[in-house]
Amino acid sequence: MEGFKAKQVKLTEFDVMNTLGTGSFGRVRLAKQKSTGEYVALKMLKKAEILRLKQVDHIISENTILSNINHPFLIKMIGFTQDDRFLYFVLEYVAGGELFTYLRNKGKLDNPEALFYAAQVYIFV
Ligand SMILES: Nc1ncnc2c1ncn2[C@@H]1O[C@H](COP(=O)(O)OP(=O)(O)OP(=O)(O)O)[C@@H](O)[C@H]1O
Repeated sequence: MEGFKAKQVKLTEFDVMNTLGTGSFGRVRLAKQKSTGEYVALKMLKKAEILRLKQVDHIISENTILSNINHPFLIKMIGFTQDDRFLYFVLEYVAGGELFTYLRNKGKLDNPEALFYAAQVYIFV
């Protein structure tokens, strides 16, 4: 878990592509790091919306925790930046979509699968 820290990046380091999903404060776009060709998820958080929903402390915590953590079960934050309107979190790109969507399509998980996902949550409680 040690030895990793997200760093400040520039948006010009990335080619920003299609939208992967939307959250409470804005959208998450697929992006490609120009220097490495690596795909990342660029989470764009609208500053005005963070203020309106009084979520400043929570967003600071999300940034602090994600940028200091390095664990295979948690999305790694590679970098962050901001401009006048948005905060940007550059995150490890995790393909496959949301567990909720998977569960809705599948109907129910079998026991080994349920154990696998529950264990990932339980480890951090
Ligand atoms: N690292 C990622 N890799 C791939 N897709 C992602 C990634 N992060 C987010 N997404 C997609 O973007 C959607 C929105 O993510 P986001 O983190 O903004 O919202 P949330 O966590 O669902 O809700 P909230 O905004 O309330 O925190 C997710 O539901 C997912 O589909």
